[in-house]
Amino acid sequence: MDSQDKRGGGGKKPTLVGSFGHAFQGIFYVLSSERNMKIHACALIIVVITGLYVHLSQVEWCIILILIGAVISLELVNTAIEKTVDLITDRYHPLAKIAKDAAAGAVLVMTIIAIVIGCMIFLPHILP
Ligand SMILES: Nc1ncnc2c1ncn2[C@@H]1O[C@H](COP(=O)(O)OP(=O)(O)OP(=O)(O)O)[C@@H](O)[C@H]1O
Repeated sequence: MDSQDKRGGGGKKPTLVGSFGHAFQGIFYVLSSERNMKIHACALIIVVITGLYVHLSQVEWCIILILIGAVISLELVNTAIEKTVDLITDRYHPLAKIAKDAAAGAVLVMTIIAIVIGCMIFLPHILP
């Protein structure tokens, strides 16, 4: 497959705006197709609204935003790995299982850490 086939757009290198467009297409695809990403998006909205309500400090917002970025980014990479594995094989393969399980594990680790740190930040604001 040459570059023309890959890009499906006459083989030209995408413009900067075009590259952003592809990135947004990836985000919208994962958001619309992956249940876990929808859960992360709902959690993000709840966290941001609660953060505004309890008036988080600037440092607390920075930590929360880093955690949100890390979880969302890992979920995007997890989907990329899942799709790449599915592209390579539609049969059971132990290496495919390891690749998918490890990618899912990365999301889980970061999500647990985000929940723990989120509790450490929010609970002192919420508890009397
Ligand atoms: N080709 C394969 N070979 C071996 N095991 C596989 C294969 N495809 C999937 N699996 C196993 O099934 C699990 C679920 O895979 P699937 O592709 O359905 O991901 P998913 O359910 O969309 O995952 P997630 O819930 O993280 O988005 C994988 O974590 C892996 O253990």
